[in-house]
Amino acid sequence: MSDAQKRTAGEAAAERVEPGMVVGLGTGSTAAWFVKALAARGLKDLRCVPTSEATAELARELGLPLSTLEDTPRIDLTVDGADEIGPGLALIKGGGAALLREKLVWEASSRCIVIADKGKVVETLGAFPLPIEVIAFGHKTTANRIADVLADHEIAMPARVRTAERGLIRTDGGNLIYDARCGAIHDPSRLADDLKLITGVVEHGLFLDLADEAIIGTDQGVEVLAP
Ligand SMILES: O=C[C@H](O)[C@H](O)[C@H](O)COP(=O)(O)O
Repeated sequence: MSDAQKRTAGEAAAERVEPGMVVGLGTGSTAAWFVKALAARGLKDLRCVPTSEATAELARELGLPLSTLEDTPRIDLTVDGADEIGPGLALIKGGGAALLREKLVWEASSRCIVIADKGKVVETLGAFPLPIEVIAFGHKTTANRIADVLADHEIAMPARVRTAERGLIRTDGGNLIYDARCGAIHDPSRLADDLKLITGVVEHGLFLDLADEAIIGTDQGVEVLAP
């Protein structure tokens, strides 16, 4: 993990933004570099839709004009980080528990750019635990059903609820996160579909067919990847 590489990627993505755009602001340490670089450009007539309370707070501090998905349901460009970038720009996201709002904003966007340091690019998704957002009510029952789906995908380890020192982590939407240590996800599309069918699962961190481009920060500059 290289903060310099994250910064390089974030700054390069900020150059893709044009005055007057509606911009989706991602969440996490890489997206924060983008938000800072975007604010530094001082572009006119931007409207920015944040994907988390944390990003909203950062953007507000930096003086970026904020909007919501309700007020601006069509977004021109979203720039966001990822936990893993696999073949075809299939992604795992949600390490920062923002996957639900992120996916809503990504899906409302004409164009999505994922930004990351080089270490996030993988041959096969799944070394990073897959975050699954779950309604708190009856979450242990939901976890059993998640375990059944994972077993069907030859993933033996049940997902574990995410905790912090003060107890269970809550998302901005008040839900819980289960992390599935998949090891390797051989059929991301089927796993995505199967997880979505579970009552109690709100969303999962597989972002498939959503990224239009990846800007990868390296020590030498940026690499641009297409799906
Ligand atoms: O929920 C958080 C997001 O999906 C982040 O974009 C992702 O976890 C990557 O974060 P970072 O840039 O801090 O590695």
